[in-house]
Amino acid sequence: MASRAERGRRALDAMKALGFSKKEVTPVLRSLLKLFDNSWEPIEDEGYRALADATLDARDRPQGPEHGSHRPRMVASEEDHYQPSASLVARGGPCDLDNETEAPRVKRPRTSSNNFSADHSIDHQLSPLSPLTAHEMARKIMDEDFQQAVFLREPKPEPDMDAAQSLHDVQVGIVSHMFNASSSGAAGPLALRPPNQNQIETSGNKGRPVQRCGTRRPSTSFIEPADSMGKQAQNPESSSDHIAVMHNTRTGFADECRHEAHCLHTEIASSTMGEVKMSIKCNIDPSKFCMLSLEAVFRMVEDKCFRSYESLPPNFSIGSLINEICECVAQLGNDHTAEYNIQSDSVDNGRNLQNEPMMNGAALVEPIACISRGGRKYKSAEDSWILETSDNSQENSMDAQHLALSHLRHAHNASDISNGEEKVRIPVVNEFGSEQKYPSSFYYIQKNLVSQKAYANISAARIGDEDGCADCFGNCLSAPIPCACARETGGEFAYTPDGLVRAAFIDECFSVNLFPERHHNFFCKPLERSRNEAPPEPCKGQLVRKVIKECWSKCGCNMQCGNRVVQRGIECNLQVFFTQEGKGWGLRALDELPKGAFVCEYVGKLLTSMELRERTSQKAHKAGYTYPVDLGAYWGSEGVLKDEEALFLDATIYGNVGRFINHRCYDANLVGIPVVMETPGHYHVSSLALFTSKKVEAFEELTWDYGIDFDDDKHPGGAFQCLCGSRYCRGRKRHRNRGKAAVRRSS
Ligand SMILES: C[S@@+](CC[C@H](N)C(=O)[O-])C[C@H]1O[C@@H](n2cnc3c(N)ncnc32)[C@H](O)[C@@H]1O
Repeated sequence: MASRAERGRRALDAMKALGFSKKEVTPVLRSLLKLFDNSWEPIEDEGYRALADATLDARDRPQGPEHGSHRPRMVASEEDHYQPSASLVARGGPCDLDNETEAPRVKRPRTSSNNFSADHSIDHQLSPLSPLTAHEMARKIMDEDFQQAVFLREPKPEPDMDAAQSLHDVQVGIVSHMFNASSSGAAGPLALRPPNQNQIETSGNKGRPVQRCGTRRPSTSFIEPADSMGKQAQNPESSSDHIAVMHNTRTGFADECRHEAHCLHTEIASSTMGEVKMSIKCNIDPSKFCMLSLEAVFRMVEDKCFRSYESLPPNFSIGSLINEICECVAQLGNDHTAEYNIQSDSVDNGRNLQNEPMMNGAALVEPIACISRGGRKYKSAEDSWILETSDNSQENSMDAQHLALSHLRHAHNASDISNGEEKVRIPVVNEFGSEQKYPSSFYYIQKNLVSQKAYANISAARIGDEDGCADCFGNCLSAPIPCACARETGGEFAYTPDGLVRAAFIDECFSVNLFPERHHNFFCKPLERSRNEAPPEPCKGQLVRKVIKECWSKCGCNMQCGNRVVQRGIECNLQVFFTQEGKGWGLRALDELPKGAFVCEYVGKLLTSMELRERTSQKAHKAGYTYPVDLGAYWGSEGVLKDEEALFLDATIYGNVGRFINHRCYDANLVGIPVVMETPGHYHVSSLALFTSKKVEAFEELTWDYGIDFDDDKHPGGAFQCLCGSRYCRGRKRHRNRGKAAVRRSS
């Protein structure tokens, strides 16, 4: 075990590599150690992420005179306009810096055909998101062999800049090679000034400041006509670069605000060589600016997003956002779907999307969900009403906004309710031709969304390095001695080599869920009492649940490892169907399933109990359902959660196919088991996975015991009227008991 001094030195070294000085890190490190009870792990986790974040936060805070002078500064000179990021230099990143002191040179885009091999296919370059953290993603972007991908352009004052002349433009660019050279050869060689002149030119702006004054403008989407590109082609300076400016958006403010770092200029350009370049330009005051690594910037933006937005998917990262942008560029560019641009604008302008044609080329059934951005009801072109939202709920209107915006991608598709989100198609059928043709609208998500408050609670619950198996290789299940990932399940993996949960494990989980009183409870730590508070209630105990821990990215094994079942997603053939018994829609498997087979996760939006209460009370007088699942204490941070912080999964608006599983008392054929696994974002949460508790016949309805309290008359939807049909139905028993009591009273 390294000494405290040694760990401190390592932390300072790591921060130094990110451009933080010892002076600014030391007090932050001390505070963190105090905060974490002198525990180093949370500080060292994820390459000292907490420390870097906290140091950045400390920088952001207003500083007293004694601190102000410590801010890292960069002295601007003619030759040395900014300080290169040490981490980029060290990694030999795409800045391609010759050495640390020399101003970075912009790497020239590859333009000669021998630099551009045919195997730079679109699949290779725009591969679907793999489960990487933002940092890994950033590194991946940098490391891809085909790119001068992320580069920092040396700024130069532009000729007619006046007062703003001393400000620096920092340009962060992304270059993707998107097409084979042959695919776009017709467009002609065009546009930007050769990069070795270290100056950016946008279409029609040669030699002029790229930053325009004026009011903020929403981005517009257009592709410049070929002749405007053609004119640039005649520019002798640009003829060798083969870059054509296609799209130039400005979201800048007036000159007076040029010193605001958020003055933006974004542009997109493509070359005949199949390279698309997007760049963001912001103006900064060089006297206060110190260049950080792009990774640090990504991290900060992600943290800001998590703090600012009401909810974000757990796998949200700037890296994945950039990848999404690349995918959209490729898709739009290849499909020539100009009408999409019109549609995008219609979203921007707040117009109702209902009459717009659908875009993605999939076989779509009529849209049944169209909601205005304000969350009000609209009728679709097909005259079907949509999802119920609460007008006065900010959260719901945000959900509704998402739903409206997601309409382009997520209109109901009867041949696949997941709209391609899952690996398998999940069709919808109604064999009874009854009132409902399709389930009511919701937003299909494959992984849980996390509300801001819930995020705060789960962010403390991370998988630690010690919970992985870095030395494993291939398939952990075939290792002679089970690795650390089996610790959670008593040293034996929960899964069999056939990918099923062991029968004994299933039986125990089933029993814990149904007969909690027969199983162990753990007791909370005594709560600290603040001066004016009433004494805390003694803990009544939390149920000790069985949990499966799957392997994760820090494990040496591969994705085919037998201890990665849930994270591979749905693999069995499922169907959403309309039930006969009046339960609405249900879920069934089209093939026979053995005991212990993974069916799906129950996916929804992760809320605290307080948030759920608010949501439920707003919905109480409306028809909307809520489908909350109590996740209990095992999901939360390692400490004890207060009641209002307990976590629930709500699949009312966001959900996956799990939201169609109906309840059955006692003899349900599914059991819910918490599975701890990594999510590609910054934190790790459990998921609630549903496995078969017995053999299930093809076309048999899949059911799950919700553990409903049938006597809860206070539930906003009223007491649950169970139609499960089980001979052990708790609802029927309750009716019988009530009936007997009534007879006794009357006699
Ligand atoms: C998770 S959803 C299941 C899907 C739902 N049937 C649908 O059409 O969307 C839960 C809701 O389904 C209905 N439901 C589920 N199981 C039921 C049962 N055993 N008896 C009656 N209604 C049931 C209730 O309305 C409940 O609020």
